[in-house]
Amino acid sequence: MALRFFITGTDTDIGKTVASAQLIRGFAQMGYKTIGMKPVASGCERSNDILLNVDVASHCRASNISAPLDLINPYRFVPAISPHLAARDANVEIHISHLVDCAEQLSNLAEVVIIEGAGGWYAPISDQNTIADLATALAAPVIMVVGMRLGCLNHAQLTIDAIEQRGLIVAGWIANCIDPAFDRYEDNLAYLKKHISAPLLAELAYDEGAVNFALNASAIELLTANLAINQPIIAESHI
Ligand SMILES: Nc1ncnc2c1ncn2[C@@H]1O[C@H](COP(=O)(O)OP(=O)(O)OP(=O)(O)O)[C@@H](O)[C@H]1O
Ligand SMILES: C[C@H](N)[C@H](N)CCCCCC(=O)O
Ligand SMILES: [Mg+2]
Repeated sequence: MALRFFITGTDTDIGKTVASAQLIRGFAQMGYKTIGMKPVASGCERSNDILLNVDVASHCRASNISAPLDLINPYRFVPAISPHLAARDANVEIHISHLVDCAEQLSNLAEVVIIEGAGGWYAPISDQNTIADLATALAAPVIMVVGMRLGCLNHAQLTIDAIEQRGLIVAGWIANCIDPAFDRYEDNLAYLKKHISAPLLAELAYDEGAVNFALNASAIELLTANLAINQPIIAESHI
C-alpha cells in the first residue's frame, strides 16, 4: 500500500499546490514513485475538449510517474468557484466513494500519493459534504499548509482542531510565506511552532516564481520514517 498524504491549508490560494508540488518533487528525488491527485478541481481550462487544471499540471510536472487524468483529477469544472456550486451548475454529483476508489487505484501505481484538497478544510464539495469528509474517507495523514499572513494564527489553530476532531493524524505542517510584507513573520512562526505539536516540515520563502524550492530531505525522511511502518492513520483516541 502506498503512503498517502492529504494536503489541506488555512484557506484557498495560500500555497497548497506549491507545497504539494514540492512534496511530490521531494519524494521523487528520494527515489519513490510519486504522483499527485486533485480529487476536485474548479477553475479548469478547456483544451481540445479536455478540462485541465493548473494544480494538476503542477503536480504532473513534479511527479516521476504518470496516470490517467480520470484518476488524478476525477472531477473537473470550469468556473473558479466553490466546488459544490461548480458541481451543481454542471449537474454533477461528487461521490466520495468514487474518489476513494480512484485514490486506491493510484496507490497501486505509486509508492507515494500526494492528495491536494480544494480551498480550506471545510470547503464544500456538495450540499452534504466538505473536504473534511473526503479526507476522513481517505483516512490519510494530513499535512497542513499555513499561508503566512495576518490572520493565519487563528486559521491554523481552527484547522488543526478540526482535523484532530476527525481523528486524523497531522503528519506535519508547512509555513508558506505568501505575503512578503507580513510584519513580525518570525514572531508569528514562533507562535505556531509553540502551539502546533506536529513537526514543521518546511518553511517556503516568498518566491515570485514559486517553483524554486526544494523541500528539505530531512522532512521527507521524517514523513516516511514516521508513517511507513504500520503507523496508525487514525489517532488512537478515536479507534
Ligand atoms: N511562497 C510563495 N511565494 C510567492 N508566491 C506564492 C508562494 N506560494 C504560493 N504563491 C502563489 O500564490 C498563488 C496561490 O498558490 P496556490 O495555487 O499554491 O494556492 P492553493 O492553496 O493551492 O489554492 P487552491 O485552493 O485554489 O488550490 C499562486 O499564484 C502561487 O504562485
Ligand atoms: C476556485 C478556487 N481556486 C478553489 N479551487 C476553490 C475554493 C473553494 C472555497 C470555498 C469556500 O470556503 O468559500
Ligand atoms: Mg491548489
